[in-house]
Amino acid sequence: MNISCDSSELIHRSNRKPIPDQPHSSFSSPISLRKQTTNRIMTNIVLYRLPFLLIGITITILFFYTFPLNDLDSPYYPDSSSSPLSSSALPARRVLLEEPPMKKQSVMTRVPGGVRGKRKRIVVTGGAGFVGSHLVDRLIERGDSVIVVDNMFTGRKDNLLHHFGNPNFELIRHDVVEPILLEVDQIYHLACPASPVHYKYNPTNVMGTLNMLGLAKRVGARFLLTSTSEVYGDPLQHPQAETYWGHVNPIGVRSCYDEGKRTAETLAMDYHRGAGIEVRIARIFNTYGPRMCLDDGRVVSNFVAQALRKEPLTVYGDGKQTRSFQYVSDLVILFLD
Ligand SMILES: O=c1ccn([C@@H]2O[C@H](COP(=O)(O)OP(=O)(O)O[C@H]3OC[C@@H](O)[C@H](O)[C@H]3O)[C@@H](O)[C@H]2O)c(=O)[nH]1
Repeated sequence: MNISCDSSELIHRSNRKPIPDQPHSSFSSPISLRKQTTNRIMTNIVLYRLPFLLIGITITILFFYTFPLNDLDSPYYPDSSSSPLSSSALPARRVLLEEPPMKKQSVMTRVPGGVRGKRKRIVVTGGAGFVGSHLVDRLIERGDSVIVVDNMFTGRKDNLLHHFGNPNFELIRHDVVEPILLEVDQIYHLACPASPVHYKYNPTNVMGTLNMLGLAKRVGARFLLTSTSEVYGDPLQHPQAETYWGHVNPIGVRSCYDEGKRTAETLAMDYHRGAGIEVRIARIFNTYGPRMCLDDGRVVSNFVAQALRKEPLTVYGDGKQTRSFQYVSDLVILFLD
């Protein structure tokens, strides 16, 4: 056997001819060796590795489906303003992944105000005050995003405590006599002490209104000015129609307030006519209700406080003066659309 095998090997080498593959031969050429190795690897992959590979791919897909990299609900992006994603990229991703409706809704609420459909970004100056805080309640209830700007002269944090922690609410301590820049859709300008005992110490009407009108012009926001029945002064007409121009003493003790509000109305109308700002003016009469300061000085709070203390009620002057009174919730509802 050994001899015969050696001779065939000799023949092959001398003739330089390829010999056909012999299954039981102990000899293999380099090419067929490579083939065999490749075949063995392929067999291994198919038999053992491929299932593992497929399992790995499935796990990866499931992972990224459950925790998408650009998920805005992730704690890394607590606020849309800190998200590096453009808002236009969001709807496409959400639709592709076909997430449940609740998930889609939570993403929509985080899109910045200018892009959103109905949710408005609103600034309320004087929003920590008596009337302002009730207005803030209605706006938040309506689903708007509210920024309160207040210098806390007569406003109180207590009036807004129930909104702290709400992502749609923000409180900025700021005096509107200094300019402020905010990106908003609407401005409700209430910042001004309204009680005679307070406004003489802080006549902010003209400068505050001018600054907020400037902001309205810059960002194209709708503007509401809360004016007062005092623009009629000591009226010669009862009751006062909106067409009545008033009877005001320009140098009286109340003139910082009544003439200030008259100037504020003039400025608002000038910005409307000159800059095309959408303006609304509300001439507010004597308003009462919860959150009124006990030391407000107005007749209702004075009488209530005196009655609670079982003191006599103080009536100023001859007692023949007349006023129109309204409950605060009846007032703020008129400010809304
Ligand atoms: O203790 C009091 C307080 C007030 N009064 C009188 O009651 C009348 C109402 O006075 P208030 O102090 O309540 O305030 P006024 O109605 O003058 O203006 C108030 O309400 C209307 C808003 O537009 C004004 O911004 C706000 O100052 C006045 O004639 C006042 O002299 C009293 O007789 N006793």
